[in-house]
Amino acid sequence: MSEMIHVDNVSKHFTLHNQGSMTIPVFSKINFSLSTGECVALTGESGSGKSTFMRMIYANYICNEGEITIRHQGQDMNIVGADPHEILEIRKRTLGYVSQFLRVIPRVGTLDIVSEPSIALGNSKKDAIEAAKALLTKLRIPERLWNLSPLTFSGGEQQRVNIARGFIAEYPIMLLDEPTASLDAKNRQTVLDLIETAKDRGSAILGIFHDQEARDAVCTRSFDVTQFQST
Ligand SMILES: Nc1ncnc2c1ncn2[C@@H]1O[C@H](COP(=O)(O)OP(=O)(O)OP(=O)(O)O)[C@@H](O)[C@H]1O
Repeated sequence: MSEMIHVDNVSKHFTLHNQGSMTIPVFSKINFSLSTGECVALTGESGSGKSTFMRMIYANYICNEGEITIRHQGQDMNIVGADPHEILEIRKRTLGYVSQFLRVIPRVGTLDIVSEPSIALGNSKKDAIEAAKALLTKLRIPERLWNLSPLTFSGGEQQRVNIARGFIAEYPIMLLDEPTASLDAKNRQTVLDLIETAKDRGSAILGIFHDQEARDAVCTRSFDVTQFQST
């Protein structure tokens, strides 16, 4: 196993500039490490900072202190303070993120949305579309929907499109925010199988799973963020 993410003494608070600069403390000096082939569940009660932690690793939120090192193309990169171009490159090749909600450009069809990360990696459009079709079939998205924008799809369909888009590029590191939240039993099992396959090929996975059974099925260990909560 080799280390893919190293979080070193990271602290985070939010400052609410439009509410008298009030400060909301979240973490103090959090330390964490994630290696290839692991699937780690972030745990802690609602509001303890699981999503915040994940967004800091994805560089959506800044850290107030500490370093987050990502293994990218054989090099250790500190994502805290990386320039936007480096962050985009890390996201393109190394760090996948499946959020709970689909955020897409209106009027772009589902096949194009799902195949886009694979094309960005340099695969041919034909191969990427074939891979997208295979994933959408596996995730039971009916073929009649493939050319439509997913914005009008049901919650569960949108989540599955998000998952297909997240898994197509076979990222070395994957961040999963409640990947099974609005799915029925069959689709939930399909997503768990995709996670198992990703683990087997050596992806390092960090997830938030409120679904305890899903967590027990795929996670190799848990990491409780409450232990680093600041007050
Ligand atoms: N953008 C933001 N601006 C201000 N405060 C925020 C922001 N995002 C999160 N917080 C605060 O940080 C704390 C942690 O929130 P976070 O969403 O990370 O928790 P969580 O453990 O993921 O919760 P849940 O399980 O309910 O999704 C909360 O007190 C929340 O209000």
